Amino acid sequence: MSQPLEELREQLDGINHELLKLLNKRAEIVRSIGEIKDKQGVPKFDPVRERAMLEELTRQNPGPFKDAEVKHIFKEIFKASLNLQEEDHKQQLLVSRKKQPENTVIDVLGTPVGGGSQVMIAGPCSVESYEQLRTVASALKDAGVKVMRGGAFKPRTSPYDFQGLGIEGLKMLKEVAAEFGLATISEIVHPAHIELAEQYIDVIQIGARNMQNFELLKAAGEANIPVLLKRGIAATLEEFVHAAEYIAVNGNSRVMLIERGIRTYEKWTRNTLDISAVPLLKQETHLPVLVDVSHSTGRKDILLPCAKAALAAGADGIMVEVHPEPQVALSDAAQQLNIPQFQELWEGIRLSGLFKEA
Ligand SMILES: C=C(O[C@@H]1C=C(C(=O)O)C=C[C@H]1O)C(=O)O
Repeated sequence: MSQPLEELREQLDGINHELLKLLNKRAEIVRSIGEIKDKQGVPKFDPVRERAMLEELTRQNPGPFKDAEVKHIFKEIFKASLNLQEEDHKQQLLVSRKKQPENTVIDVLGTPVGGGSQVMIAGPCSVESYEQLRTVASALKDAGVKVMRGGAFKPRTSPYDFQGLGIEGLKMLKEVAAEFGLATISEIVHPAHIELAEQYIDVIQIGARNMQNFELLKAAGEANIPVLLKRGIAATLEEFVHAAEYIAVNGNSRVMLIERGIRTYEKWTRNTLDISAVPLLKQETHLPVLVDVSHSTGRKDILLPCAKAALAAGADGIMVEVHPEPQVALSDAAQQLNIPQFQELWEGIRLSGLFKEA
């Protein structure tokens, strides 16, 4: 006579508890293996190992589960194991929100970035002359903007394009910024210039094309000033976060992330502004997250809705390119705003109610 239903279910409950204990015991071993892999710097996923286990399990499978069902069940266990290893890995990242739940707030010459207020960073794509820089700095000062960007070292697609004024450009930034009481951000492209840069600017920018220039990232980690790290033109967010980790793990925790658009098939914009990057980076890291509406769009006519979208998505700041005469700019002429256009954009942003000034 078959056992009563309740008795059979009691047996299942017992087996469920045994399985639960074994699965969690297995999970602890998986975590230990994950730690070993982290130390060895090897990938978590090991398809060879997984395939070998599945072959062994189906060889040993007495049924009644079919081999396909056994494989499906264990593939789910392997997937859960990998997730556990990845979560543990994220927990280890210095930039991870799991490691540090509270926001990192970075002081940029008295302007807090990442602390709940937003920052506007504006300025020319390239520093071209004292006059050009002073004209922009004066307009930014009058507009209440506190942080000015200006490129001195310009990574350009073509070697025949304007490469920037180099150290001279940094000197101009320092002098004009002091004159107008602005903080400055400029891109540094070589590790050897990091220490030098600290004499002239307040924030080192690492450009999109250098997001995985690991020697530059390591050097920026040794800098004593904040770093603004641009997302690579085709970088995944995981790569972006790990690039920031390079800077943090080398000693510099003052890292700001900036979404500047990613390369897609879209032709109506220079890049595609990945708005989803803002909430994801805010969720996964404790770092300030800004959005560069100029480089992401490569246009002038859609900056206000893009800036609003970025702020609504949680961005800690906006970056915009501004030039006295964009039509004769030595770089990025198509996307730079002239001063009246910037003033109009800035007014629109402030009127949106989405921008909380420090
Ligand atoms: C545990 C490991 O890491 C991963 C998880 C596995 C598992 O759950 O058994 C197997 C291989 C890897 O994809 C391992 O490499 O052994």
